[in-house]
Amino acid sequence: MKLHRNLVFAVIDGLHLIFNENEYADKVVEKLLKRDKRWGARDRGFIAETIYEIVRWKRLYAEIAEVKPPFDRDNLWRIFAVWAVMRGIRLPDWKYFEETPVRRIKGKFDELSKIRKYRESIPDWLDELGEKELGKELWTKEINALNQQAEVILRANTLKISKEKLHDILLDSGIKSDFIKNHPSALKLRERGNIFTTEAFKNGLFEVQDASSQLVATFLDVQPGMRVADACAGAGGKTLHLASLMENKGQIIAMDIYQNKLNELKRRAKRNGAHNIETRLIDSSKIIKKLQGKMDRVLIDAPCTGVGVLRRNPDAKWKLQPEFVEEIKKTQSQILNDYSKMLKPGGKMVYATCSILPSENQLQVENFLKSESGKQFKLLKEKKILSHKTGFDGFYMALIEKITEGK
Ligand SMILES: C[S@@+](CC[C@H](N)C(=O)[O-])C[C@H]1O[C@@H](n2cnc3c(N)ncnc32)[C@H](O)[C@@H]1O
Repeated sequence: MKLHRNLVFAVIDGLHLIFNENEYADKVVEKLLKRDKRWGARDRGFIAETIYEIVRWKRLYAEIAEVKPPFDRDNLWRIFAVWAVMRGIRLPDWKYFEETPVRRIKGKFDELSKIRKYRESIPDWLDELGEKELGKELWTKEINALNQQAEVILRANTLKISKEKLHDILLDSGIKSDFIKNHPSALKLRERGNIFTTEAFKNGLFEVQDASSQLVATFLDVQPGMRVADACAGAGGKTLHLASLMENKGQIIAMDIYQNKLNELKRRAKRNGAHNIETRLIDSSKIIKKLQGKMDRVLIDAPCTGVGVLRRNPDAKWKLQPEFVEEIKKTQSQILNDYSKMLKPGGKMVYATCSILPSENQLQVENFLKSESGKQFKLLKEKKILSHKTGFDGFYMALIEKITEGK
């Protein structure tokens, strides 16, 4: 691979914004890709993938490069040089790469690879937390899997098309994909690419959604005609899936505490041809109270640490803080307590997270069931998805039923 100066400059600028200015990697990449209209798909791919890779391996590379944050531009170039050497790329004779100690870099990599927190490039506290919660063996395997680049998975929007037909339409545009066993609407792309510019996407024939995430709406066991609350709907990844499973019949109330996310949800619903969704901003406890005892199904796709989705969101390793973990657990427990009240007797809810930490998952459900409000509920089944076992995102989901009085 030959390095192009203007692309590498874009990468260095991006790393500065992410590492030193605390900006989000996805937003930075989105902005950078608009910098030069002449860049083609390969150039854009280089910028995006190199930035994500260096973000993922920040701790390991910084340690090898012997630099500490905040990283000045010389330090960022040294980190970049480590990335290039580890990828076997020949360094051009630019001034930034003068005196790059190629052999020392390789030697340090071998030495640091013996220690998990360096090898897997994670902060001490997160490494300790992962081991405490999952045990040494599972955590070692799981964090390794969470450091792999995620594949691109689509969910065929069955309101408009079958996955078989979508597969053929994509193939006509040169995009090859495969079905995934036990994931009825999923297609896995054989190669990464910008699928958002395809006509198929613009016409709402699919959404990008990881295979594990696609199991959540199915787990809720919805039927056409039901009244369903999606209580933490965000921009609606799972709301749209619910609408497909309900064949556009019945009612979905999609809620969140952020209006901008619900606005995005409305745009996506329009593109998807999903007509049974209404949005409600949770700006006071009254919004939930009004729906008390009224819903057949409730989805709680709870806010969480996102430790299960580090593959697609590697900068969360650096942005997450121990205090946030404690805060979010309190929010999860409050949400379970309050939002479960929307269910009718006999109704069912799913509590789900994209975390693999038991304290956000099964322990939250156990505590809820033991609480005063939880007494009216019983756990029907749960699924714990670890990335190293499935090759998809780490997820948790529990199906809980509100007991009918007298039973
Ligand atoms: C895991 S994300 C949801 C993802 C979304 N369901 C999807 O499939 O695309 C969790 C969502 O919960 C929202 N949230 C945070 N605190 C909340 C609260 N107290 N009540 C309702 N939603 C909340 C966040 O804004 C975020 O959109």
